[in-house]
Amino acid sequence: TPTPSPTCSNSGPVVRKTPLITFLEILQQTALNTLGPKNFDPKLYVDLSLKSNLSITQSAFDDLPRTPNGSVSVTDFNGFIQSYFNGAGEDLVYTEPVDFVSEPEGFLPEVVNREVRAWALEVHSLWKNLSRKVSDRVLDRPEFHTLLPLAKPVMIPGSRFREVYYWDSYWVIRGLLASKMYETAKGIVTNLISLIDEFGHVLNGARAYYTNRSQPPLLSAMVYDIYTRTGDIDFARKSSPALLKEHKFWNSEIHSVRIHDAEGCNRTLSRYYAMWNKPRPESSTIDIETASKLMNDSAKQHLYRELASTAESGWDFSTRWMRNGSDLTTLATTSIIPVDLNAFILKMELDIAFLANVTGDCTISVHFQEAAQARKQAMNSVFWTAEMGQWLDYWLSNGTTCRGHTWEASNQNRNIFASNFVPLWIELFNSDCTLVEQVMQDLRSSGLIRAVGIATSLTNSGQQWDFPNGWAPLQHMIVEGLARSGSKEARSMAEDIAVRWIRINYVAYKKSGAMHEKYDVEKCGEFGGGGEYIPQTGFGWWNGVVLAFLEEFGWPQDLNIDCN
Ligand SMILES: OC[C@H]1O[C@H](O[C@H]2O[C@H](CO)[C@@H](O)[C@H](O)[C@H]2O)[C@H](O)[C@@H](O)[C@@H]1O
Repeated sequence: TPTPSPTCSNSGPVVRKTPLITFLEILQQTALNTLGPKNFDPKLYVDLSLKSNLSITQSAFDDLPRTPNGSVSVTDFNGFIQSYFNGAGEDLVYTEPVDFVSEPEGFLPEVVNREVRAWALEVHSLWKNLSRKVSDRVLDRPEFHTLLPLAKPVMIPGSRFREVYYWDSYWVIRGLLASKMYETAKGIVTNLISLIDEFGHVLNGARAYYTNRSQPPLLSAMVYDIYTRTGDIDFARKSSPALLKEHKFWNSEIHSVRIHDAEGCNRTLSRYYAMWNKPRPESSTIDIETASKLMNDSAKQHLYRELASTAESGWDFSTRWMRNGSDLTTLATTSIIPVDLNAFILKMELDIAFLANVTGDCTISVHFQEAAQARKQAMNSVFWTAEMGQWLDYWLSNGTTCRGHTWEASNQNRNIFASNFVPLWIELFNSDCTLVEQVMQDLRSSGLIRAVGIATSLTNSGQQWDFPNGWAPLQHMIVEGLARSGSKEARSMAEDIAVRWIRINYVAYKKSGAMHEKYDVEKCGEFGGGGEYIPQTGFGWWNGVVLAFLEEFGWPQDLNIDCN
């Protein structure tokens, strides 16, 4: 792995932290000291909402009896939580989606096997479990909550993820479209647009502690897919200003990086960069512990920005972002130009051009077609390596600023990650038969295709975005890219991966009664592990990807759904 310069991330914007978050982080630390690390989830404490004013709550907290070393008894602590807080998740209430019917007309017509069809209907019915609306209590007293008010119902991922998440929503929407729940899908987009209106970008998730960063930008893909399914031109027109604003955010000073390439041309690409240099509030105790190995405040601030920027990537955490794969303090995300982020922004540019065309705005359409061409060329010249048949992340290692790097082949990260194949998802790439042929061969020999799905990487680091975990979004983008390429061989490879993936989900569901957040791609029916929280169930994007795969490939009567 090349060594990046740590220089471009110490300075940079930091958003304001609310007094409620500051207090809840103190509560989180006290909870850890009082209750101990077993089964401790720091996020629980920043998701609590107040029963009365912060000042009253704070003074009751200050009045709790303390031992000489400052700790509070378990009984006093639990009593305080009960008296002064509503439970985490209580500020979102169950709501039946308006467009849910138990068997929608035209639902997965190609799924003919009775067992698989019955299960697909069960997965479809899980939308009812994950559907929530923000309680009126949040609208009345927003300052009592870290949950942000949203006008329309949301689909949550599930378990500890009690709020809506940005990139998860894309695959949730793909599932909702298969479930014919168009109103719910549009409502999710309306909510995300309201976040752009208020904060200038879609937040990582709809919580006050997520305002410092975004997540992989897929809003345009949501609008595009809903529009192509429904033909709702009014929806496309209303969404357009927000997409333009989001495009600016991802090309702003903090996110954009200029590279002088091998042909002597200047290329502009984007990176992840959180507006934060403190512990992530939802994982504050963990980040403080991680940073305790560092000696000075400046090094700690640098690490905190890297931790938050990695959360912005959606891949939190992975050796992909680390100089030393066994040491999280070596995270260097802001010094990396990621392949998948630029594929998403390229898609954003193509989607904006398409939508502007259908709504009759030719100037915008032409402008974004040109922007897409420029980004495609930049991706070819900075990321692509013909020798490996992959796009490789680029590490910024020269110079002391974030502007004006000169490209060097040795700065491409030659380690294998599923993200190296994400550009296949974009039509500008998957419509090129020769390219698809080459990438497909390399994917086959990459080591990523395992018994039951595509591994995230080849390194078993204990981080959740590494081997042997497989994640729904990565399976979906690669499979869909292959399937839509027009090559028969690529489609058959895509179908093979999708079938194995559906099986892993089915078998795990039958065994445990739940859909899981991540799976072990080595063992059919086993969920994944690693990372900073225990495995979660629910799970929004898994349900979405299963339904999207069944919609794309169907399931014939005589195809076995079990592992063997
Ligand atoms: O609390 C730790 C981190 O949790 C989230 O990340 C993980 O779950 C998300 C929801 O399913 C998913 O979008 C993300 O890719 C996962 O890594 C959260 O997004 C992080 O910001 C947070 O620090």
